[in-house]
Amino acid sequence: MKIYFAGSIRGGREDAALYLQIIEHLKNYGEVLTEHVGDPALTSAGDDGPTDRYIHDRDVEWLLQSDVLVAEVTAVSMGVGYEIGRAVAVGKKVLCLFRPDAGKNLSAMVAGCSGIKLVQYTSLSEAQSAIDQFWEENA
Ligand SMILES: O=c1[nH]c(=O)n([C@H]2C[C@H](O)[C@@H](COP(=O)(O)O)O2)cc1CO
Repeated sequence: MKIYFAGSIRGGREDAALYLQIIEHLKNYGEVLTEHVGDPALTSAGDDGPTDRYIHDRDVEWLLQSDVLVAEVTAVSMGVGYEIGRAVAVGKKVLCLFRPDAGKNLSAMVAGCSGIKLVQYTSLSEAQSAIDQFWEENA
């Protein structure tokens, strides 16, 4: 099982520690191709590759290889939205996790998409349970 985890980089790294914890949980289910998204050393300068073209092409290749995309969508990120759209377009299973108490508005383009399983949560344990349930439903 290959998993693509999407989380904000240039959109802001305020949730980076949470991404790392979600990635650790996802590893119970398979190989997370995008572990770097949880790297605390990765800043919003987004220096995760020599060029933007390299980052884009590498990530799209990983996305197309993956069986499922899990995105933490609380921090607003253009890249995460783009990845979700590409995953939905090719029929991947998509789980989006959103914290309504963080004071952010979730786009209707994610909240209103029938191809996305959206779960609102408030704690890490709730996010972990949502992941467990998603895998149970999609096993
Ligand atoms: O350096 C990077 N490395 C990388 O893998 N990405 C991908 C993975 C993330 O899920 C997503 C983050 O997009 P953004 O940087 O627009 O917040 O894009 C994005 C960047 C920088 O845009």
